Amino acid sequence: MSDTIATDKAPAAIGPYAQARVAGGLLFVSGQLPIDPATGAFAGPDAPTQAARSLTNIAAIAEAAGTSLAKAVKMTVYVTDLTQFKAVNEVYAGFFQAPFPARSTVEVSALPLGASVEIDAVIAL
Ligand SMILES: C=C(N)C(=O)O
Repeated sequence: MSDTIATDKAPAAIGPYAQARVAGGLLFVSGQLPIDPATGAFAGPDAPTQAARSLTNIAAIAEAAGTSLAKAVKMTVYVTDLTQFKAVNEVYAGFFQAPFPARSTVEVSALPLGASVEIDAVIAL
């Protein structure tokens, strides 16, 4: 199997990067924008809805690699408005069970295509 993961169940890259790569027994998932691959459009305008879509995209990429979000070891959540922290956390919690992956959440000034949320992941195979 190639170490590059590609699935049409998650949005295609919008630049020169892979959806994900495998190395050292880990799956490195590129930052997932909240794009619905079926429509090519953002899932919704609000940060919680966008977070759910980004996580769904990561789950699809994980599945394509033969793993799952349950094996995630590190997540990074980028938001353009940290006042959305609590609302995003509530959505995020629905995708994971203890033991939770490590995580960093940071506010950034802007994200590609005007997104409010982008999430990347490192997942064990
Ligand atoms: C959307 C991205 N992950 C990027 O531009 O790097």
